[in-house]
Amino acid sequence: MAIQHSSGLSLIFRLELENSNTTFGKLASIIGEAGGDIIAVDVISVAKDTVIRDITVTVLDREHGRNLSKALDSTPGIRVINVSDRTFLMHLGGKIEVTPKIRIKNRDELSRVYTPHVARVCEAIHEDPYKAFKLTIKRNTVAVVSDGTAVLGLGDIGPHAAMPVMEGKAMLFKQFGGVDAFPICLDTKDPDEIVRIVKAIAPAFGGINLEDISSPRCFEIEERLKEELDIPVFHDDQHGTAVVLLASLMNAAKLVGKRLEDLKVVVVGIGAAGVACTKMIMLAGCKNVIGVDRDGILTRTKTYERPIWQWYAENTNPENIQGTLDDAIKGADVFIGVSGPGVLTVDHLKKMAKDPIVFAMANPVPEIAPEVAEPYVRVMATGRSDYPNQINNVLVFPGVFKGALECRARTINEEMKLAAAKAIASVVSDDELHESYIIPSVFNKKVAESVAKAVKQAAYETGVARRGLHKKGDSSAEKNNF
Ligand SMILES: NC(=O)c1ccc[n+]([C@@H]2O[C@H](COP(=O)([O-])OP(=O)(O)OC[C@H]3O[C@@H](n4cnc5c(N)ncnc54)[C@H](O)[C@@H]3O)[C@@H](O)[C@H]2O)c1
Ligand SMILES: O=C(O)C[C@H](O)C(=O)O
Ligand SMILES: [Mg+2]
Repeated sequence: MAIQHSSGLSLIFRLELENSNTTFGKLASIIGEAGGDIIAVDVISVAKDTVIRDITVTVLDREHGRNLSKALDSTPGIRVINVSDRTFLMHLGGKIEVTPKIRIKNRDELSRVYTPHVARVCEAIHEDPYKAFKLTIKRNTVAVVSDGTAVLGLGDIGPHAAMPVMEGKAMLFKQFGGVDAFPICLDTKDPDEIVRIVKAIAPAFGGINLEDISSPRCFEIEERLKEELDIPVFHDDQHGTAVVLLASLMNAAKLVGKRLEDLKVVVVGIGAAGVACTKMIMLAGCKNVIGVDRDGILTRTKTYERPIWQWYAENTNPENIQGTLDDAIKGADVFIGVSGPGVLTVDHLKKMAKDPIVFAMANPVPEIAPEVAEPYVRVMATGRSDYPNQINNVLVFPGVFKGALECRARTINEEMKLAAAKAIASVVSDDELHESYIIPSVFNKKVAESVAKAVKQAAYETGVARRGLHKKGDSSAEKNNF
């Protein structure tokens, strides 16, 4: 399996070049000698003696970029005007905006979308709150709610710093699921306050996607909101991750010819994602799952303060193995990492069973670099967009919410999640299944569509869908628009 890494740090150097002193060849060789890779060249302006060019260069990291900038600036005939990071440029001013669906052209239209006629629509919803699903953005809008306490694997970086991820999630909801999503980052870590705020904003939304809220608070917050709200509440890091992980495991196990029931699976990082992934793969048939966190293997010979770890210890690790990852990994068929960078070493890989499956899903830096793991594993996957086999919840949340909103589901239950996992797995046909293709790309249009369809069907089958179920004479009948 050859692992291709598709992107490094991409910098744009705006340079003033003296015509008499600097040829493009000279410039290219300075950049090449410094280890940079030119990927684009633009002319910005031309004067009598100078030309201003933007040179886009891939570098290894920021330090490498700084050194290259120094090398260019110290060359006679070249002046570095500025250096920008393409990723930062894509974030200037934020990544999303609100766009009205109708352009108001005259006073008559103004009086309909706004006062006075809007009042009739308000009254209709007041009479029958279910009409909010038809006459407001509630129909197709999700709140992406975070408190910034477990942002990717960066930890508690706070609500302002969480915004770029939440804006990114909103973009993905729209592009892949056609769902409008709005980022809401809360300046509180208090579960009671988070529950109260989310309940208070819920009238505007058809669903709540909780994101990057650290464990164990995330479990209580989600449970309470699910109980108290009649719209789907879905903690993405738990359930989105668990669904895509199960889809990947089903396909990887098929590829290596092993059954889920027979796998020895080691999960590292027993937080939001680790707990949910464990529950999901056990629901699908896995029997031998061992959890490892910072203090080692979770075992039923110990007692834990966190109720979820106590549950975990009592329901996993059937052979009651003790110790650290070094002990757990012996003979394991599968490693699932949802912890942090550098947790897994080549020594660990060498102790695994034949045809090891390694899912190093910590973001942005996985538990082991695919390039390092490659010679020792049969199937390798990460959560990142720039390696093959991206196991990331982006394959799940757009389609799951699309399906749930389309049928106005009250909740997202286990059956809907299982259906979503099977739908994702089935996008990869038996002929296509390969070490570098166990999971489809998010750009594969079939993904969100198949997930939405499967989720909708499961919602109707389990009685949680509301759309189209209203009886004759019911004031909230679907056909009434007023
Ligand atoms: N690929 C995906 O789709 C995806 C989805 C969700 C989370 N993640 C990644 O998984 C990681 C965890 O996310 P979460 O939301 O579950 O966070 P979390 O804070 O709820 O849980 C993280 C857990 O990992 C443990 N941990 C951290 N470093 C460890 C180490 N070196 N050894 C053992 N345990 C360690 C922590 O103690 C904690 O229990 C993050 O890196 C996140 O980016 C990836
Ligand atoms: O945001 C991602 O890329 C996946 C996941 O939600 C994470 O927290 O890492
Ligand atoms: Mg997340």
